[in-house]
Amino acid sequence: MVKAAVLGASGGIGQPLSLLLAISPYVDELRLYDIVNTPGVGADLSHINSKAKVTAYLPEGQGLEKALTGADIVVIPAGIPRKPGMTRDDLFKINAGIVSDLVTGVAKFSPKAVILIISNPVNSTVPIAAEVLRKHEVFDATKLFGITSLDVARAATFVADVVGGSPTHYKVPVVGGHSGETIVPLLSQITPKTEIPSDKLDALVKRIQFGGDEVVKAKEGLGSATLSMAYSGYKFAESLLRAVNGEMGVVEPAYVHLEDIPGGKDVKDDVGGLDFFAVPVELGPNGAVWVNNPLPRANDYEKALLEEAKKKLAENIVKGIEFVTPTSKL
Ligand SMILES: NC(=O)C1=CN([C@@H]2O[C@H](COP(=O)(O)OP(=O)(O)OC[C@H]3O[C@@H](n4cnc5c(N)ncnc54)[C@H](O)[C@@H]3O)[C@@H](O)[C@H]2O)C=CC1
Ligand SMILES: O=C([O-])CC(=O)C(=O)O
Repeated sequence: MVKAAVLGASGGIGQPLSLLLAISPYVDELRLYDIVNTPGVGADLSHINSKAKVTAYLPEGQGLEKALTGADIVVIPAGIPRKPGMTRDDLFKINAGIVSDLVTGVAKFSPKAVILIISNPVNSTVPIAAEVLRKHEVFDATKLFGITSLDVARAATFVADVVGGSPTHYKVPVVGGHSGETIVPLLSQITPKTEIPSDKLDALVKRIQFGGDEVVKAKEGLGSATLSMAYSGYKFAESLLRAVNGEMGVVEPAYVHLEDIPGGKDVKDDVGGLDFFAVPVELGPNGAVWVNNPLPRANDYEKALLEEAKKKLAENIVKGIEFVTPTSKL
C-alpha cells in the first residue's frame, strides 16, 4: 500500500504531477495539500477510474497533518516560480520558509517518508530540509532527494538537437546542482558513446545549464517549466516506487547529502568536501542505496566546469543551512 502526498498540489507543477501519480499503477492513495484550491483539484482527479484513492486538504482543520500521516512518499513542488530576469536564488526569500515549514510537518507527521524536493532553489532548499529534519532528529540522507531529473531530460533532448537521433536514445550524466553554472553535464560520458562536435560544445553546455531560462522567457512572466517538470518529477517517483517493489539496479539523478549514502564519501572527497551534490543514485526498497561517481572520468573541459560549480554550490549550501541554523547559534 503506497501512500503519496503532494505539497503544493494546486500549482503549475502540482496539478499535472498529481495527475500522473493518480494514474500510476504504484500509488494506492494520493493526498493533495496546498494553501488554495485542493478541494477542486481533488474532486476532479478523484473521478478518474484508477486505483489511487484521492483526498484533498487545505491548512484548516490540521490539513497538513492529515495529508502527511502515514505517507510513504512526499513530493514538494510548493513555492513561487521565477519571472524573467530572476535567478533561482531570488526565490530563496519566499521558498526557504515554505520548504522549512512543510518539512517540519514531514518531520512531525511522516518522519519515515521519502521526500522529493522540487521547490527552488533546490541547491539551498535541500540543505534546508536536511537541517530541519536533523533538528527533529529524523534526518536520513537515503530518504531526501532534490529533484534534478529535468536537467537530465533536457541534456538528452538538446544532445539530440545537435547530433540528431531520438532524445530517448541518449543518457547524459548531469552532476553538481540545479541552477546555471552549477549544472554540469558530463558530455564525454554520453551513452551510447556520442561525440559532440567541438565547435558545438560550449553552446550545448550553456543550453543545458540555462534551459530553464528558455521556458521562463517563453512564458513571459507566467512562471517557469511545469509540464516537463511534472513529467520529470513523476519519472523519479515512479523509479523510486519500482525500486520499492523490488526492482534492482534502478538509477536516477538527484541532489543528495553525500556523506551518509554508500559511495557518497568518494564523491564528497572529489568535490572538495561539499555536503550536497547531484549524482546518479541507485535506488532500493527504502531510498538511496548507492551513489555512482562519474567524476574520476571527467575530462579537463568538464573539470573546469566542475570548479565553477563547486564555488557556487558551496555558497548555496551554506545559505540554506544558515537559514535554519544561523552561525551564531552553531
Ligand atoms: N527542481 C526543478 O527542476 C524545478 C523546480 N521548479 C520549482 O517548483 C516550484 C513550483 O513551481 P510552479 O508549480 O510552477 O509554481 P506555482 O506558483 O504554479 O505553484 C506553487 C504552488 O505552491 C502552493 N504553495 C505556496 N505556499 C505553500 C505552502 N506553504 N504550502 C503548500 N502549498 C503552498 C501555491 O498555492 C501554488 O499552488 C517553484 O519554486 C519552481 O521554481 C520548477 C521547475 C523545475
Ligand atoms: O527555471 C526555473 O526557474 C525552473 C527550473 O528549475 C527549471 O526549469 O529547471
